[in-house]
Amino acid sequence: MVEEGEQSVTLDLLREKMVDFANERGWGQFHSPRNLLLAMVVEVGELSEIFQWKGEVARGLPDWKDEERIHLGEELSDVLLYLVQLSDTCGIDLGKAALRKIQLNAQKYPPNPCNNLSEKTEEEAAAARADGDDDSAVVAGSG
Ligand SMILES: Nc1ccn([C@H]2C[C@H](O)[C@@H](COP(=O)(O)OP(=O)(O)OP(=O)(O)O)O2)c(=O)n1
Repeated sequence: MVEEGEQSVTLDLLREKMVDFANERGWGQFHSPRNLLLAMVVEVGELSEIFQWKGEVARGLPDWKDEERIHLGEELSDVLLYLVQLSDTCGIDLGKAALRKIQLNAQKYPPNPCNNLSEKTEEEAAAARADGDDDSAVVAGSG
């Protein structure tokens, strides 16, 4: 038998666990799309609160304490778990929808082989920005 901690996490596993969680408590009746959307937005607010007033934080959060990281993981999970439930109650297969959207994004924003930031290190990217070679405007222009 696969132990809980060894299970690979899929959106479908999370969906099934949240269906069981709601059914065991008789909460399915309250989990309408609108209620789940509002609950998710509240959790996005709680997630935002963690970053509020901190200023910009470095990638990987190197200066954060363990308890801050744990709290962040909890709030990220709350958003994900409500999103999974919202998608389910709307009859949307979130995994399939997300894969399709990644394809659409790639068509809309074709890769530029001359300007592949993903192959640059953070330092090289920072140096390029300092030289005025900043392609963040391209990303910022997306809607
Ligand atoms: N009707 C509910 C209530 C809770 N949950 C689940 C989804 C979230 O993962 C978590 C949210 O629980 P809380 O509303 O207690 O929110 P927090 O865990 O953020 O607690 P708090 O707001 O006290 O920080 O529980 C759920 O699916 N359906």
